[in-house]
Amino acid sequence: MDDKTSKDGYVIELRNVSRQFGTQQVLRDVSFGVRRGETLVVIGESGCGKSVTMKLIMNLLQPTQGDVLWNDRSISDRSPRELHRDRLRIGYLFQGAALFDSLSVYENVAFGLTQNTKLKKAEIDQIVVERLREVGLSETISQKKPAQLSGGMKKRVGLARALAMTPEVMLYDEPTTGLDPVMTDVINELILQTRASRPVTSIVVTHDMSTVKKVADRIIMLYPLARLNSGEEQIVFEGTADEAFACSSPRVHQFVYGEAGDRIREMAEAA
Ligand SMILES: Nc1ncnc2c1ncn2[C@@H]1O[C@H](COP(=O)(O)OP(=O)(O)OP(=O)(O)O)[C@@H](O)[C@H]1O
Repeated sequence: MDDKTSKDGYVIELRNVSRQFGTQQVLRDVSFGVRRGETLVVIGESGCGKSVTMKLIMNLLQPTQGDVLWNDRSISDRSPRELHRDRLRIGYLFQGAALFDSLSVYENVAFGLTQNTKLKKAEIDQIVVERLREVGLSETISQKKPAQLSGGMKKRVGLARALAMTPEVMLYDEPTTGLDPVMTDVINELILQTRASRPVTSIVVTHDMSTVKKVADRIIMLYPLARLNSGEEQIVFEGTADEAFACSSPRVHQFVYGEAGDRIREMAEAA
């Protein structure tokens, strides 16, 4: 991304963003910013628009209204060349790790470097080994294919691949889904370690309260539009993890403590 930091210090910002798919509105007038070096965690129940938010930030989707800004400049103001260049500074780790199945671990981690840089093979080799080591993997797995790896290993290879590109921003979309509690904590630790070892700005989408407690500097909670009244803000909470757990709002309390509340009755009425 360009070097300019927003006057607000936001590396990533959504300004009055709405997104609709056909007649279904998923996001309505959502605004938030993430400061340099901060880890923002986005929580909220299934279907509230967390992944759509991540895709908007990555420019995989565009807002129906409003603006997504990288370093204080709207994505929509960038030329295709600038978009490509700046997009490479955003690393991501998505739910299924999204590795290329036909490529080896080495080729997966090296992919961004071989496609987008003029680095020599020896330099790429060194980066791949270092990044694998950073996520606790030995180079002995570098010739394996993703199908030969456990879920936790795949996620770590996905993280090594993102880190190989020296990202300015890291996006994690449900990074611990499907992992056992120990591997969940390994990923949580790696998110912390990634931030501690480089000046990275992070956004983490999760349902996992252990991740929230461990990595969040700040939390926002999105609420499904279908369950909100017309004038209500879609971001129903913003604050720290401690504040989320102490929050008296039933919507926030119910989510962070994993309580069904009236949900079963409501689902029965909707059916
Ligand atoms: N490309 C698309 N086309 C049409 N509808 C979409 C598209 N992407 C997302 N949606 C809809 O937007 C809504 C929000 O989806 P999203 O994946 O952002 O939810 P989420 O909060 O990430 O949920 P989960 O926690 O279950 O992953 C859903 O109703 C989904 O069906």
